Amino acid sequence: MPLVAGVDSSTQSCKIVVRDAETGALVRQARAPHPDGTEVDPEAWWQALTDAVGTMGGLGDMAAVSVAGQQHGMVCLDDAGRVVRPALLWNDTRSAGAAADLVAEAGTGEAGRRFWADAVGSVPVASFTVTKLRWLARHEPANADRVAAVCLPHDWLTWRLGGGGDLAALRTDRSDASGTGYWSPATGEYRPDLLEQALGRRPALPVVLGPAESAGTVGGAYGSVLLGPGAGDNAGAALGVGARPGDVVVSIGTSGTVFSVADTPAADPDGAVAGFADATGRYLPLVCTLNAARVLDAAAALLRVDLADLADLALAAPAGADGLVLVPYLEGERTPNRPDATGAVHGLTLRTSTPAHLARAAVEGMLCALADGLDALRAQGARVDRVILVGGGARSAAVRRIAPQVFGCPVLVPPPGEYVADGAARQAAWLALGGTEPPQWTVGATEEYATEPVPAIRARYAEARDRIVDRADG
Ligand SMILES: Nc1ncnc2c1ncn2[C@@H]1O[C@H](COP(=O)(O)OP(=O)(O)O)[C@@H](O)[C@H]1O
Ligand SMILES: O=C(CO)[C@@H](O)[C@H](O)COP(=O)(O)O
Repeated sequence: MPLVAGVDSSTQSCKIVVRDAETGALVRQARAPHPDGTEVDPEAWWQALTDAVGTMGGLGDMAAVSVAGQQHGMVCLDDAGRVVRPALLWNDTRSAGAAADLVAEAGTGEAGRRFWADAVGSVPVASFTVTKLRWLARHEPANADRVAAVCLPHDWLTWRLGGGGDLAALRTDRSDASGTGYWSPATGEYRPDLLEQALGRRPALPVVLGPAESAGTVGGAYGSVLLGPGAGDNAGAALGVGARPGDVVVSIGTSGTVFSVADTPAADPDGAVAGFADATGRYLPLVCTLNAARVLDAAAALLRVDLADLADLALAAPAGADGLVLVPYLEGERTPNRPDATGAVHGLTLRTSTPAHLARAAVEGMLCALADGLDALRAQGARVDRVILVGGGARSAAVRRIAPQVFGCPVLVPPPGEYVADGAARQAAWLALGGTEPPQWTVGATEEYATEPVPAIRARYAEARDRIVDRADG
């Protein structure tokens, strides 16, 4: 039985799973934490990956390993392959002004947004790599001058696993390339002109691999282990849950994402839907919010309870929390594009001033933002046959039970698991076994949550959503 490993280098931690390539059976797994913050030295990801690999006994018996990771992060390398400055992550909003400038340079209003949606499938906001490069050029010109190559977190980890060194060995895949803002999912080509527009130069970029192409082999002692192309974490999750056209996946991790597998590329000039590629040769239209599981973490901290108690509290309050609404923009927001926004609580009365009401409002507010994403996806023509809920936040009983009330449809919850790492492992198995499709693995017993929809929750949220103030230091 050949074994394969899949890695999820996500915002908060590095997770690794080892599975039987043929059956998908889980053999072992490990994780290691990442540092906090929206600016991180990539060396910390490498340390976490090597710690997790060490915990699970090394890579020596693997046929292949593939790395999925948080999307968009800007990793700049100098001509000796050294990191130029700490990576700016997908949730770092300092490049919001650069994003607005890049869009405006392409045309006024709708014309600028349309240009980008047509060129690269997405209208850039602060999350996209291209905007971070513009920020670098404007704010740290000396660093910008040293940039010989730009890559993404999963590209860099794959390259390091392969031994690093030569910048020409950098590899990425379609799904992660599609989050840069200078690669087009529709044409499958880089847009070096847009890269140059942002940075003022054209540094080297990773070669974009197809779904089951190899990025080489692991360096050093593990020289016979094949390296998979890797993926952006959302494309990894789609592969991990086995999403097919008509499935919408809602992932509640550090980010909240709503995405589906599609046969044609998306190009939404409103900018709500990012027109990404997936990890199988298809497309992955996706809506992303900056505020998801950490809204629950923050509510639990405010109420001085743990996450299980937060869920109990939320389920003890009535649906709609008697009109208490929490607008969850604690980190600013990406969809809608409000990088300087703050969160807000509306509808406080003596009756709603209870821990249970606040807990309920936190869960509902976070889910309402994702429901808006579901609407945006539908507006782009996405088929919604099934909604599949994954990510750390799906471990909350309150999230699972309240989601159908807010989304207006039943929700399927696969067993708790690391679906991004599983997707990467499935990609590694595809590489190791060959074939035109990834191997068929089963996900395990999925639970269906089908509570009656409560439209009043979203109606009340819609009243509150725009009544917020920006950051005092924004
Ligand atoms: N039982 C739970 N209830 C609510 N949130 C949870 C629960 N278990 C984990 N989480 C949250 O999930 C988040 C991590 O999810 P994960 O999908 O691993 O994120 P990421 O991939 O962004 O690192 C954390 O913010 C954590 O608090
Ligand atoms: O920016 C996006 C998607 O466009 C995020 O989904 C990141 O890819 C981070 O993912 P998590 O660490 O929250 O899983």
